This record gives sequence, structure tokens and C-alpha cells, in this order.
Amino acid sequence: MNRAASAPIIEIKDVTKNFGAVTALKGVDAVIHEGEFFSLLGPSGCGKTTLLRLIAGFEQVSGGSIMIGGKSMKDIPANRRPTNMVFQSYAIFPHLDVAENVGYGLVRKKLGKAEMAREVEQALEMVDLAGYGKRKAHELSGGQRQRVALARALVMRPKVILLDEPLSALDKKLRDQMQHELRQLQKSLGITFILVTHDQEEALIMSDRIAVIFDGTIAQLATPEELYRRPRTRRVASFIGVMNFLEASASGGDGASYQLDIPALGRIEVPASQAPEGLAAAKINVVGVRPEMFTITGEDTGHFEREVQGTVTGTDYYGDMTYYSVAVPGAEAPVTISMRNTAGRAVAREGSTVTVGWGADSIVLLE
Ligand SMILES: Nc1ncnc2c1ncn2[C@@H]1O[C@H](COP(=O)(O)OP(=O)(O)OP(=O)(O)O)[C@@H](O)[C@H]1O
Repeated sequence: MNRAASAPIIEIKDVTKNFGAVTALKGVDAVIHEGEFFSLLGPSGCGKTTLLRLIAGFEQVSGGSIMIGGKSMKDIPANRRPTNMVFQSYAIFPHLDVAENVGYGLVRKKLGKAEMAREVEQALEMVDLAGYGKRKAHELSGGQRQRVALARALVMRPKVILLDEPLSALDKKLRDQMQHELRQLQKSLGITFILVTHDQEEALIMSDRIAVIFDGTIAQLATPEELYRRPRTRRVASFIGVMNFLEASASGGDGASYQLDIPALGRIEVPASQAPEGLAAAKINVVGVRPEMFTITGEDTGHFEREVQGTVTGTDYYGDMTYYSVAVPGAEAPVTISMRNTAGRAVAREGSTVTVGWGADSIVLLE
């Protein structure tokens, strides 16, 4: 999606939400663009569902504002907003057939019978269920039921589809398949999707951008790649994927680069472009390195910017890759790093001494 070319569809400004003494959201700001697949990602209780329900109009903000399509949503009830919510799988009515389920929301639009049937059939076609109208819920697979729930939202022709953990009830294989299907469908329809999920992998796979929410605030809002490669804080870094955290100190940082001293790895210069903007060198006491950014060099020693000797203390062999724990010298005691190498390299045995290659681009500077 070309974000530069698309207009904002949802503008969230300084939104707070209190439930009695509980503050679920504390001053959230975000702009979501037309045609974007946007995810709200965070642990249980962080406030992501609350934000989705505020956009839908099921709850009212305690402070701040939400605009949709350039209009303030203050006092606009859910059924008059250009949004439609898809709930968890199986949230379809068991006593109605597929067509009745999909047409449910259209009843209040008072369409003629033929027109309604046409709208329903079109929505079923969009989710690849043409001809399934007469089936009952129990005659459908989990994935098909999920698609019916989606068709029920699509038939209302909303500008924005809101998805509240729609895939969480599906088993892993079906969930993987539905993640791709939903993404493809969203791309082909060009409708804005906002997904709530606590599953970081799901958010990375499906989204154009992700807002990571902790304790009622957005900790980082970025593309999946930015979030993975350049998480701003230790908390975001450990929530998204696996990260080694290594003690470090730094100088410089005023201009082009930081001089880092990482006891476990050595000294290295890292470009400032790898750091969150304006990060003071004095504030750096830890750096991150993703496991796949370390390589057991084997015979190719000399190809890496830096190398460090270590002892393999554990291996987990997965066929396509191997995870290693490697003890390297630290400031006082040895430090264990986790690393992951793809197949193609000989597997190093536990207890063996290895050379681990790494470079400045492996290092993630954290706030
Ligand atoms: N209706 C309500 N009344 C009181 N407190 C609420 C209400 N709804 C949410 N909360 C509280 O607000 C906070 C945020 O809840 P929310 O449901 O948005 O979290 P979440 O990130 O979606 O979590 P989960 O993944 O578990 O659904 C929680 O502390 C929750 O207990």
C-alpha cells in the first residue's frame, strides 16, 4: 500500500478511557490511512480491545477525540458509523443459514428481497463462499464460519472493518491459512482493516503498520520490518521475536555514530541511524542482537566485521535451522548468547569451541 498517496481515514487524538478507577487508555494518538491493514498489538489488558470498541462506537471516550472520514464521531452511535466489527470465530447464529446470517444486518436497510439476495451473494463471493447460502453453521468448517462472519461485515459496505482477535479460536494450521486469506482479501478490496491481536507473528504477517500497546499507551507505531529491526525499547524488543540483551556502554552519539563497548562482544562503532532519534549515549546500558544476526563462522573466518570465541553450551536442531547457546567471555563472568543458524552449515557440537561472527548492523540500540 502506498501510504503517501492515501488519505487518513481514522484520526485518534489524545484519547483516554477510564472505567471507574481503571485507566484503560492514556492519551493515545494515531492516524490510520485508507486501505491500510493496521494492527493493535499488545499483551492481555493493555487496552487494545478498548481502543477498537471506541472506534466502533461501543464505548465513548473519556477524553480526546476520534474522527472517521474527517468527521467527529462524538455522539455518533455504532450503527451510524462507517465501521463494522468481526468478532471471534463462531460468532454466527447457529439457527440461521449462511445467507440469513450474512443478510442479518441488511434487514434494517429495508431492501427488496431480490436486492438483498444479490447483496448477500456478492458478499459470499468476496469470501469465496458463493453457493453456500443454504448451509447451516454446523455444516461449515471453522475457516468457512470465519469467512461467513467476515461476509456479514462486508455486506454492510463499511469503510473500515474492525477485527477483534478473529482467528484466535482456530487451530494453528487453519489460522495460518486464514491469515494469508484475510490479507489477500483486504488487499483486493482495498478496505481499511483494523485488527486486534496479542499474537506478534500474526501482526507481523498481516499488517502494513502495527501499534504496539503497553499499559494503555502506544509504545511504538511502525511497519512490521521497522518494529523487528529497530524496536525502540527493550520491552518492545522482547515482545516482538527473540532478542539477546547485552550489557553495554557508549560514547559519542552527537553526530554520525556511537562508540560502543559491549563486554561480551568487544568494541564497535554503530551509525546513529541505527538508534532511536536523539538517544543520548549516556543512557545506553544495554544493546540488543537478534539470534539470526550471529553466525558460527566455521571455515569462513575473516568474512565478518567482528568475531568472538565461545563455547557451545546447548543445541536445538530443527532440521531447517539450529538454535545454539554459546558462552562468550563477559565483563566478569561468561555471558550466554542465543543464536540461530540456517541449515547448510555443519552443526557445531555441544562443548566445542566456535568462532561467532557479527557486525555493527547486528546491533540494536535501545532507549
Ligand atoms: N467495561 C469495563 N469495565 C471495567 N474495566 C474494563 C472494562 N473494559 C475493559 N476494562 C479494563 O481496561 C483494561 C484494558 O482492557 P482491554 O479489554 O482493552 O484489554 P485488551 O488489551 O484487549 O486485553 P485482552 O487481550 O485480554 O482482551 C483492563 O484493565 C480491563 O480490565
